[in-house]
Amino acid sequence: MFAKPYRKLLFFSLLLTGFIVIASLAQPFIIKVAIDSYIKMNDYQGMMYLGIIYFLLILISSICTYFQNNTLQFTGQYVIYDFRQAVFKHFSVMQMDFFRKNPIGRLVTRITHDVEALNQLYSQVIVNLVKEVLILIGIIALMLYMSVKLTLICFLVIPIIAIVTFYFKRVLRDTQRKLRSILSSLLSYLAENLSGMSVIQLFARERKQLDRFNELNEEHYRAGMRQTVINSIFNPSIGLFGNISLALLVWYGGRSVVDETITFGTVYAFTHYVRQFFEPLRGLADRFNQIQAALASAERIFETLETKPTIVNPVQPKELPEKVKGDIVFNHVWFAYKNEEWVLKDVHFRINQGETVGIVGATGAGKSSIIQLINRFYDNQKGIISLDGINIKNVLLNDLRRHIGIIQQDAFIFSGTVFDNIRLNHNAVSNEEIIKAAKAVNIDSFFSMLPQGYNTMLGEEGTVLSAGQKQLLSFLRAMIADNDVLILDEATANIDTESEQAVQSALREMSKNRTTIIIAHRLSTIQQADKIIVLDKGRIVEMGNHQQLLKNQMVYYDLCQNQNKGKTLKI
Ligand SMILES: Nc1ncnc2c1ncn2[C@@H]1O[C@H](COP(=O)(O)OP(=O)(O)OP(=O)(O)O)[C@@H](O)[C@H]1O
Repeated sequence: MFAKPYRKLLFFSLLLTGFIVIASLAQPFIIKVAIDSYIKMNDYQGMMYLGIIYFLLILISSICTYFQNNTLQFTGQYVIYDFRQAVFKHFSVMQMDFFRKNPIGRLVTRITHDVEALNQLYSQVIVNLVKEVLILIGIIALMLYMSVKLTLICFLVIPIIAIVTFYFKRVLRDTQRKLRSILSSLLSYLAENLSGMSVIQLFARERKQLDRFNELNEEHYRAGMRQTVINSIFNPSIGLFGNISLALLVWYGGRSVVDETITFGTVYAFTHYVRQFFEPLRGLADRFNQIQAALASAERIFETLETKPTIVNPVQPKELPEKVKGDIVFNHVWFAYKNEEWVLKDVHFRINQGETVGIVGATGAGKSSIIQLINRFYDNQKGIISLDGINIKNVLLNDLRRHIGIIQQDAFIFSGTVFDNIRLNHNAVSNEEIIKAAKAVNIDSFFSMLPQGYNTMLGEEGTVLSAGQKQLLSFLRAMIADNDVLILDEATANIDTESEQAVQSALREMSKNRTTIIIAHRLSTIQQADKIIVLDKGRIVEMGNHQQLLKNQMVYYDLCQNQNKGKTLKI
């Protein structure tokens, strides 16, 4: 499917290749004719015509080469652009599970290295391959036409070259394969270590990590050196055989000229063709590796593109209204990330329009998994989840997600200003509206005190926000998006009391008349909630408001007691 748009360009390049090959093959032959037919006869006019033909050939060949180079470069750029676009677009519709299974380093390699290798295939390998084969065939045909004997003499060394080439290239191929595999490990290791650098430093593992890196780096170095050494032996040996061939030619050809069995022009043309012959031969041996590498990359890219997303839009989607009420029902939902290792077991609850619901439970109980399901980051295996009475699997993903706002524990910050980060893709929202929203929930001061206020650059090279500031920013994102359902994944990290209070009051403000789900780590956050769902090992073990649950003196009561050690619980 991808080759189609490039077919015309490729065909044009091949056409030009034909002209270039003919021109380069014809040049020595024209000189031969000049020597044998015109110089000998002192035919000035004939020589002039030949000179003009020679000049035109060089001119046409140069023009063709110019257009061919450009066409190939364009093709290459199209290939890179299209494939990068396609791969990135594909990544953006993949489910979260895909990113968990594929290390980031590997995915980055797809978009960079593999796409580059494909570019090589289209912009270099195919055309050069055709060119080299045509030149070889052309040379052999011309040589045979001029003198069969001389051709056979020149080609005495060909079988040896074939064996040497075959042997070297096999060794080289193995080395290159090893080199690629080490490079891939090196990249994955690098990506993992760079993102986990804080943990490495915290646990003083720098030495250990460095040792492993050195090991991989050294392996890569050794494989790279091996490749260089092999190449440095291979290339001169082919050159050597080329020269042997030339020596044979001078010896036998010279004698034949003296004997007048072969013309001087023929020997002259042969010396050119022999030299010309070994160039494409060397190139051809490389093509094999390039094709292999490109095919391996193409295979990886297509494999990636063919990996179908598992979370997909329904064939006949139902439309959610512009504004949903926010009734959420989990109807006997079972969910496992893997096989039948159930993380949620027969979870059954209803959240009514405008309610604030807290979800609590020990770590690993399945709280976050519930959120992943509401958003359809994952699909449940059994049971039905519905929003306003519509099964969420029957709704377009975008339609569903635009109604649900999530305030995450650790909001992801993109490179850009505070304004950009709050606005995200709601381009119609003005700066003034953002400031107004921040003022409405009393968190404006947190942003206006940054070095350039809301215009402060964040991200890789910008200011780093604190955990509290990030959460407040996440709040504003949700406010601007104005989703009908709000989910708060409460921060486990301790944010300072001032930010905490700001978060709490902002939350109270935002949850008014809006279905709100809070994953609570600090139980104090949800004391006022209409309903609290208590999860234990994936099952709902209790449900009710704070007072009712305390009275039950069961799991929730224990959780509260654990969190309030030393304090007396008010029932
Ligand atoms: N992406 C995932 N792939 C496989 N298993 C996962 C994944 N995410 C979570 N789990 C597993 O699912 C179970 C529930 O995890 P979940 O994150 O829902 O718990 P939680 O109650 O939110 O925990 P915490 O309070 O620590 O955030 C855990 O046993 C966890 O190991």
